[in-house]
Amino acid sequence: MFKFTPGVVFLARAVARLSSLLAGVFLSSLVLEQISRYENTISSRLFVSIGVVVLYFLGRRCLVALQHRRTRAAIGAIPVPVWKGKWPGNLDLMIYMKDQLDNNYLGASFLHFVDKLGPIFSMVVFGNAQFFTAEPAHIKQLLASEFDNFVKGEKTAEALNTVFGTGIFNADGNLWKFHRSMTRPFFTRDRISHFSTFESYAVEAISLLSKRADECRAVDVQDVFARFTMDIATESLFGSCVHSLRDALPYPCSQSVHLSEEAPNPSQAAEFSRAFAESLFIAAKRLHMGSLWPLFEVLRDKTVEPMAVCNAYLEPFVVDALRKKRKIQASTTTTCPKVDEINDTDTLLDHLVRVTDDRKVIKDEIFNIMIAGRDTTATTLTFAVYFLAMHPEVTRRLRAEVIEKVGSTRSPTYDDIREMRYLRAVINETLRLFPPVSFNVRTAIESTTLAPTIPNGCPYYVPEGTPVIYSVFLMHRRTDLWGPDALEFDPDRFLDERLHKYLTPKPFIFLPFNAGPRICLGQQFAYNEASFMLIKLLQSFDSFALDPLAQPADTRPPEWWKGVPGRQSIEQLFPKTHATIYSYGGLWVRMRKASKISEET
Ligand code: HEM
Repeated sequence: MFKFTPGVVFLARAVARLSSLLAGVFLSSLVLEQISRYENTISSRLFVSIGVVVLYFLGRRCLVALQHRRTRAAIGAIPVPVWKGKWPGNLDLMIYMKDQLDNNYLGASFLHFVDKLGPIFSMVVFGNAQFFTAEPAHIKQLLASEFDNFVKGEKTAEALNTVFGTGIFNADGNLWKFHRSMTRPFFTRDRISHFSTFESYAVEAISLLSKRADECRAVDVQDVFARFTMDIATESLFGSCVHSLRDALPYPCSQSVHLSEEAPNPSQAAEFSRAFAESLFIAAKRLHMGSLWPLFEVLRDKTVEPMAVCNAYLEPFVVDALRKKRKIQASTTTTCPKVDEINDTDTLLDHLVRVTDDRKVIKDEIFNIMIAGRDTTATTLTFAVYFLAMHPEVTRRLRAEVIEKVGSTRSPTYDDIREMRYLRAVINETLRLFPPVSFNVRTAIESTTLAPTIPNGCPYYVPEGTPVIYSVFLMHRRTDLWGPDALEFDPDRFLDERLHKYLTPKPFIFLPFNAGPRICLGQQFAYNEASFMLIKLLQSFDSFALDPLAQPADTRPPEWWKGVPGRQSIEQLFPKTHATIYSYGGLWVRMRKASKISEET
């Protein structure tokens, strides 16, 4: 079906609004002319009409600003500090942000402005304001105490629509409540403790890693973990695994001979993974560009091609599930399960086809949960291994805990994982420094205020409709919240006196899974999945070394980062973000296999 591109729709709407105003003014001038019998030429009429329209827009903007100023003064609030650009409409800020996203350390530009303007500031591009905050009190308001007033919003929904569709991530209000209640039953303790699924894919992943270790070559663990979480997600969501772990792994870029010899044509699963990542990347870019994003997609909707690949992959699962449902309905001997009846063996897809026949709704929901479940946990595992490679002393201590509690071959149980305090601390510290969902956004339905950032200060005024971007990534790195060593990787901060000093009194300073009514549904599932994989990994390998030369040169951290203060100077990977954070160019690691005999004797 033919569809106009987002840019064409955006321009058409703007032209339609402008022309209807122009036409209105033009017609009024004609009427006036008739009444007053004063004759005008067409061009002077047009000139006057344009003038009136411009005055109308300026006047309306001034009136709205005046209204907000009055309300702000009446409630004793102050305006949010503005990050000013130099070009008309602050276009330079938009170009600067794009360049920063491509070339600088994640969040570096924001940190610069946090230093200058404080933990909340505003950026106005062509009259559209966006607020930015890394303040726990504000994030608490957005996610919990003022949940009903801060929604994802229409603008966000429009930007994400071609990727997230009508799924849980892109819904607000009653639609979101419907999605949440429909999905929640799949995250009960019994379901998330289905360790046999983790087991089979962990074994497959470890065998791939072992093979590469035997060859004494580096492996991209980011790729392996993305396959691991993808296989688990598809198994638990559709009951049918995509087996992405069965595709050949890429070799380091410096060994292109192996690439051409051994990597076969990408399978449909590999194509899906690529398209999946690309569509998320485009969706995230749209959000970063603010409301003018359609102007960058005038000639084509950039999500069409990758989403066609994703849809082609997912559709057969949905069609198949609907066919099975009809078969059951047609059968006279089988009783149809009720809509609200969920069996222990049901997949999410089984349940969804019972609720609706709408293929798009089902596909969107499945796709949303895949987005939720795949990259977030894969990223956590990737960055955990990065830190293990950077901190051999942490690897040794964690491995000792694994061997002591679980041994060198057995698979962990739910209770083992619950008792492994250092493992949980390593995962939490990874989630603190690299929270998978680093930046997020909420929009105020009604004008409100955000809490003062200094004692006895004034609250900040938030006009209705303003998107507020919040960053847990930057909040998790604030030295005033986490102590002077906030930028260091030190899992003990989740175990020693620092826990009681910083986190216990202010739990909102650590929000990798968000908080409030929209808190991550898969939190416990993710902890179980990541813990399981890390335990299996440490049973099999005892040392990890980064091999940045294995990845393309332009994906490595640039040399100039070394002179910059903060983590940027020591980082051995290039963190970037689409919907979730990732290591640009992968995370190439050489692993040493552990000797089992020595440990068991
Ligand atoms: C370390 C891994 C994970 C992290 C850090 C994480 C983080 C988050 C965050 C920050 C949100 C809120 C997004 C928003 O409101 O804009 C979220 C929502 C959600 N997550 Fe997770 N997540 C993880 C793993 C998972 C897994 C494995 C699943 C499922 C298999 C899952 C399912 C969901 C769902 C369904 C939501 C939507 C909740 C709603 O809107 O009501 N997550 N997650």
